[in-house]
Amino acid sequence: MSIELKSISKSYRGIKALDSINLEIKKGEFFVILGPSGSGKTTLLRTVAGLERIDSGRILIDGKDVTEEPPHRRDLAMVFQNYALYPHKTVLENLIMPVEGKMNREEAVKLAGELASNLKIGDMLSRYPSELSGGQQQRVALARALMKKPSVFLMDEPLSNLDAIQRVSARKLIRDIQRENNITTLYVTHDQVEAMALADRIAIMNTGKVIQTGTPEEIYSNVKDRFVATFFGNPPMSLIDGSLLDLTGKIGVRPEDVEIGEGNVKGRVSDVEFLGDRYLVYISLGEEEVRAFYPYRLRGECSHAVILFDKYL
Ligand SMILES: Nc1ncnc2c1ncn2[C@@H]1O[C@H](COP(=O)(O)OP(=O)(O)OP(=O)(O)O)[C@@H](O)[C@H]1O
Repeated sequence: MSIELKSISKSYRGIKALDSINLEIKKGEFFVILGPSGSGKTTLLRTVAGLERIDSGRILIDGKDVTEEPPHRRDLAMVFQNYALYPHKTVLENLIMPVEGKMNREEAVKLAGELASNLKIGDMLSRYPSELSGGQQQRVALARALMKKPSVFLMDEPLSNLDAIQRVSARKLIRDIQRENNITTLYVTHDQVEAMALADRIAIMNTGKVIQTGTPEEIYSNVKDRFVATFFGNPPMSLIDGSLLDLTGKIGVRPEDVEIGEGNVKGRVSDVEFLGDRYLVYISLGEEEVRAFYPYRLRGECSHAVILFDKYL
């Protein structure tokens, strides 16, 4: 199913949480809403779900105006940050509930077992939610949404309580099920790595507005403004005001665009972070700071680096 948001706005006590949002999500697309805390992502998702009324605008699902329809009349499955599991039901019962009456019990139990084992909660099927950690509960909530194979998935930070390794495997599971079943997905996160890994297209939000929309590659190679530059990419761009920026006419520089070596700009290494396969070097240029990748640890005697903005000068 496709989703169209036409000029939707919503305020809470005069504060605009959503400010004239226009988006078109195609059938089968994995669409990620990326933005910092408070930018309006959750509000946007809740309005699509029908949990929040909008002040103005229209919401169309598959061309049908659902603006006034209640949540249960929009064929959607939701996974939210606070995974509302039924406390008096076991994990297994929580998982099969959404498909009761739609699938026979034997089939449902089999599917629940498969999803649970994929999400490493296979040996917890007889436990109650209160006997699980936050991350385990989140995986139960995720498995429950995946059981339904709905036409539309709405997901709000569904991996926020998982550790780094679980996150990567859960990410793959979501993507695989979404692709296999061609499920239109609207996925909210503030994590750019997650956004880039999952998205067909991304909309970047700030203060209730969509700032830029595109594929991860399109946004990365052509950031629209300073906000996107400092928010997108891992690590994001360094902003340089003054002569260097004037010289290049660019919004900012990426760590991979900066070379440490012979050149005409003197900087001082102010900090170094180990990333595993390389180092991220922070270089002060007077008042300003840029970041660069470097294969070796810069030590005391190298604390003055000469940097070359290879792609810009
Ligand atoms: N029920 C509410 N009552 C009043 N203001 C609200 C309510 N819900 C959200 N807001 C405000 O609307 C704005 C957008 O909030 P929203 O939760 O959509 O942001 P978000 O991008 O999802 O943030 P986070 O990543 O922190 O969850 C914020 O300024 C928030 O304070």
